[in-house]
Amino acid sequence: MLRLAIQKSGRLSEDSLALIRECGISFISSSYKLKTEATNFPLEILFLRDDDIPGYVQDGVADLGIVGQNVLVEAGYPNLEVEALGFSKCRLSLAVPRAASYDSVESLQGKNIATSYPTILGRYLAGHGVQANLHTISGSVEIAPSIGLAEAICDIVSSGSTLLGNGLREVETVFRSEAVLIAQPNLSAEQTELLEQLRFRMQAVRRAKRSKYILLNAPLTALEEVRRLLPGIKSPTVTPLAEPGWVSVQSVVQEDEFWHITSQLKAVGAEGILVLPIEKMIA
Ligand SMILES: Nc1ncnc2c1ncn2[C@@H]1O[C@H](COP(=O)(O)OP(=O)(O)OP(=O)(O)O)[C@@H](O)[C@H]1O
Ligand SMILES: O=P(O)(O)OC[C@H]1O[C@H](OP(=O)(O)OP(=O)(O)O)[C@H](O)[C@@H]1O
Ligand SMILES: [Mg+2]
Repeated sequence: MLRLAIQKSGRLSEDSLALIRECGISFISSSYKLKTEATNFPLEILFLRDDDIPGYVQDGVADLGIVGQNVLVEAGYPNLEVEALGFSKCRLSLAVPRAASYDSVESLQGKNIATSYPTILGRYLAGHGVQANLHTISGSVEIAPSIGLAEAICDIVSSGSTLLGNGLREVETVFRSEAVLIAQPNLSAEQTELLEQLRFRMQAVRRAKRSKYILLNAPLTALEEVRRLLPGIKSPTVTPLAEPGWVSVQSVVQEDEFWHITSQLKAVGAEGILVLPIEKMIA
């Protein structure tokens, strides 16, 4: 049996639950139940505050956890990370009031900075030879300059709308973060085997999300060009169409290359291009 700790409610919760379900693991969850057991995989899920997850995993109270790298590194346990999960991407940034003058990190010398990440920020400032007074607060950090608590802040930024809404401008990126799977250092052989099964499933889900299934029709004369553009996993599937001189081609493309490749496919004569999502992808 493995015990997995995930965030009870917050930015990580929905994607963590969705990932577990996409791995084919079923369980019943309700907002007031803080522990549940999967019905088709030897997994127990604990619902916790995200700040507590690294410590629980380090101590072996939970075997696995899903948490942001920002929280993991701040807690001092970066070595627990086993797999980046690709969601909850954000950055930890320094910001100052929009009208404040700012040239470089050195501008923060001797200033008061409010943050929930004193360890990460302290290391960053020390690396730039800057000494500042860090005020650790646990939330609503962006309010600090407007109430006279600090001249700058360091907090999580994603879209930037919280900074904008509080009259602040981002001046430095201190740390980049995403959700990660973490594991306690002393798993038994059986638990390690279960972890590997889980990672295999998670990788299949992630790979599928990054890929699209593509079908198109092309004149036989363009087939070599189409094959070059759509190498697929091994090679594309090519079947003849009822219309002489035409083939149907099926392959897999990466989401981030998709638009670029599609325009080239059209240029060489491809028609009727269909793109479908892939649910799981096993290399
Ligand atoms: N705006 C955002 N966009 C993307 N990811 C974010 C954003 N804000 C936070 N995160 C990521 O999600 C994690 C959880 O954020 P959340 O705001 O839910 O934390 P919290 O308020 O400390 O939750 P808890 O109540 O569990 O302590 C953060 O540590 C960070 O990794
Ligand atoms: O750049 P943005 O897209 O605006 O996101 C950044 C905000 O998101 C997080 O807070 P959240 O909304 O999770 O609230 P919290 O303070 O309760 O954690 C973070 O602490 C920032 O305040
Ligand atoms: Mg928290």
